[in-house]
Amino acid sequence: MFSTSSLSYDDYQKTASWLLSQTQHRPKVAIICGSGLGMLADALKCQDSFPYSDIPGFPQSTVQGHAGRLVFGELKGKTCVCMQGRFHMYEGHSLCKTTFPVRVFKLLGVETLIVTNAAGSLADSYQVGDIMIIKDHINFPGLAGLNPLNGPNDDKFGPRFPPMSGVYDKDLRKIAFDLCKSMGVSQFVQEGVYCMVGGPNFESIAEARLLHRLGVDAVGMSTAPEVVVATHCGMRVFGLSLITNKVVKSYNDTESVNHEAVLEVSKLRSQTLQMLVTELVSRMDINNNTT
Ligand SMILES: O=P(O)(O)O[C@@H]1C[C@H](O)[C@@H](CO)O1
Ligand code: HPA
Repeated sequence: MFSTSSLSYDDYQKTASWLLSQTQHRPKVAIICGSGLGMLADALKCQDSFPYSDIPGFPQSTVQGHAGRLVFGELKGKTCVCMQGRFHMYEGHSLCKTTFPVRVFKLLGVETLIVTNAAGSLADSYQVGDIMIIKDHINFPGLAGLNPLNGPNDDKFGPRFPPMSGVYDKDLRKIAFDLCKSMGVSQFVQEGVYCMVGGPNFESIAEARLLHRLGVDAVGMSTAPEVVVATHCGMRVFGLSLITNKVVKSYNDTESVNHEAVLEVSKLRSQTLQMLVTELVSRMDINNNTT
């Protein structure tokens, strides 16, 4: 079944206008927190926060480890908005609902999107707890026709046929690498290709082997639709995957992954991720207009 957009410009505009009427913050950066990574929002100063259930038109989070709050505030003087909890296709949301916040952010004035996620590694050299700076993605549902941009194109957001080459901003990736060096954590920082699968089940061994052969470094169940929509509407994108498990690729391996283990590993690296995102935002060249 193909996903087509059933939302109009007005739907996004209504939510954006409501948010602008509730907070003085005017963010230029939006951060989407992956599973167990909601603590990134804790670093925001002068917070205004809104449960998703209070925001007109917003979908609801249903996944453990996704609090379901939108938090506005400042990171080292730069105004940001942070999603503590994202929406996944496997929760039953249409892709346009999954990516609804991204277009709302665009209407709030956001120029840069930072996406984070929990992911399993396929690259043999990766270890649990590694942080992967996303260099590119494979959008498996998108390749199969499940794309948030399906349906009539709204030119107010972007073009009918947006390119997807080079969407993970090279300059921000370089800054992040340099920061990791200066923070003394570069030994567990990687750069690689993230692949989105539909979930909610984790991969079979044959699927894991297929992804490995395709050159996938890390696999997860989110991120690509948000990045597609952000790129379509002209945002700059930066992404991080936290490697929470190694994907089982051998029939001799008796280990298996579960969501609780994913959340547990997220806690291990929470401080490093928080510091990295904070420093990255502080070094971003953005015009911070708080009025
Ligand atoms: O929101 P993200 O992509 O971080 O969540 C990952 C993928 C699944 O939703 C879940 C599996 O544990 O974590
Ligand atoms: O191994 C995984 N596969 C898919 N999604 C995931 N999210 C965390 N770990 C994984």
